[in-house]
Amino acid sequence: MSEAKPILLVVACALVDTDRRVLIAQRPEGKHMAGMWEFPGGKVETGETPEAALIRELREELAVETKEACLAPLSFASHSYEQMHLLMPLYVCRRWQGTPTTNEHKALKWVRPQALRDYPMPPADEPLIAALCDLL
Ligand SMILES: Nc1nc2c([nH]c(=O)n2[C@H]2C[C@H](O)[C@@H](COP(=O)(O)OP(=O)(O)OP(=O)(O)O)O2)c(=O)[nH]1
Repeated sequence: MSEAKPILLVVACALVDTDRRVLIAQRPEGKHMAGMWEFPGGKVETGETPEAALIRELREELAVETKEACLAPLSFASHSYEQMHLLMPLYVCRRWQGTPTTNEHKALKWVRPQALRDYPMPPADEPLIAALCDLL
């Protein structure tokens, strides 16, 4: 039996605009998987609900404000990386305030769901693309 890995709970969000495009964000240099395109989000802190964590992360990373009623669960990723097992619920958000800015990422891009495969994304994210293509 392989050694148990810690489970890391990360929440992520597909912001969807009125043209049904999804916002992806490029991970900065110096981080694990630098240069890859991800859904905005981050780790759920102790005592936080996933929704509160996501609202906080969207504010910190993108300077975007949203609320719990605007977050719809879509799917989740469950993927083993070398150091940990990632469990990552993906929410869809169509209503927010503010224009996304690159507070923590290298770049941001609005992409049609079918075009997400043209961008290198973390391996955990691959199954989530199909869910977005089905939805949008
Ligand atoms: N936000 C986000 N994280 C993802 C995605 N796919 C994926 O494998 N991850 C991984 C990368 C990280 O290991 C973890 C997210 O943690 P994080 O964003 O809070 O942390 P980080 O690695 O950027 O670095 P740090 O904050 O610990 O310095 O989840 C995704 O689509 N969005």
